[in-house]
Amino acid sequence: MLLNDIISGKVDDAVYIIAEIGQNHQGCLETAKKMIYEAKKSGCHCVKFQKSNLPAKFTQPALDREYISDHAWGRTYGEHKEYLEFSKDQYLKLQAYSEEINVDFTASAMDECSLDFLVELNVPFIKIGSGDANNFPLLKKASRLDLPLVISTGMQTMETIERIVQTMEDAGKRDYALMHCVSSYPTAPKDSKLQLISMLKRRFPDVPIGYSGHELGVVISQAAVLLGARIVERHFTLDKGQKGSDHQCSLEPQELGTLTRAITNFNLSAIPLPPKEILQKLNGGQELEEALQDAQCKTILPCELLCRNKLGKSIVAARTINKGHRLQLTDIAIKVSEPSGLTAESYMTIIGKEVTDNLGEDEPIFGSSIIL
Ligand SMILES: CC(=O)N[C@H](C=O)[C@@H](O)[C@H](O)[C@H](O)COP(=O)(O)O
Ligand SMILES: C=C(OP(=O)(O)O)C(=O)O
Repeated sequence: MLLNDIISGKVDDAVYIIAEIGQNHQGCLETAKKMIYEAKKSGCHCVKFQKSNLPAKFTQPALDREYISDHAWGRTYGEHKEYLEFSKDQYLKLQAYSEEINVDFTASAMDECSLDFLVELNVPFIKIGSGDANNFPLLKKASRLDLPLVISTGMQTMETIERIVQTMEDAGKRDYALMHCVSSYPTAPKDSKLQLISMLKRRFPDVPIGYSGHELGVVISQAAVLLGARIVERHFTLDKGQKGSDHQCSLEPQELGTLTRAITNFNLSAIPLPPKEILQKLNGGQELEEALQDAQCKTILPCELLCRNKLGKSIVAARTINKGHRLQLTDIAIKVSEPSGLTAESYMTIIGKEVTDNLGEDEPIFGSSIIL
């Protein structure tokens, strides 16, 4: 698989291109198959889905909340997500079809149950999406697998990225890549912060850096490759006008084809190029200039707060916990919670702390729930 060769350093003049089908299949197997076919025809190497085990990813109140949106497929967020989730049997069918037409098939593991599911499915690599980049129990579990990992970094700080790398190093994990990502749909050019690709390459010279983009069009993703991104992931759709949160920032088959051809035609042995040369090569323009503005500091951007508030993970009680109990690892879970609790990355700092009140299963843990 090309991804293995890129991650191991065997190949340094190719880019691995992932079509993120995600939930743009509208919950329909036949549409998903058609998308796999079109993605392959457009020249990408991999089709990717999103796998969630709903009670493992979300607390019950988060599943029960009303989802009022033009993009909702159900009355509650849980019903909406259920509608978009494929069964094991459907996954097996999509995997078999991908194999038949010779395109890699995988999904992001959005909780630990889904990680087990994908391992059992024998996917060639696991994607950890931005929503789980601070979910260290999941990352630790994934780091022990004999499978490459592709880890996105949207909605995260540099400190969290340092900890991801440390977690991989602690496990002796070498076959993984980090993706620069901004979790806003669509991402404005000025928020794309493409130069963070160069910063990540300098900071982690042994880790392949990729780009998972949510901007409109293809030119910013081309620039990401010219800065040295070795994996590119873009959402894919058959029609951007459809109902669903991700269609607008997705590429239709023709655009994905344009992107894959442009990447294939780059002289990849001559990259990275400096921003000035990239501007020249891609015929400049305000969007590209904004995307290539100097950026050194990886922070959570204001444009990412909407997504972080909706899909960021919190620390919650994994079971009923009595007041006065000192928290153990098995007492807590990392889930999307309604309301949000302490953010997932702080989970190690609360182990051993005393709980100030009784907590029910799935209740978020706040700063005020523990004696610090
Ligand atoms: C952070 C993250 O997981 N982002 C994913 C990948 O980019 C998205 O595809 C979300 O699943 C999608 O935007 C959610 O939309 P809704 O809330 O309408 O199901
Ligand atoms: C959320 C995901 O990806 P990203 O953070 O790269 O957009 C995903 O792959 O499910």
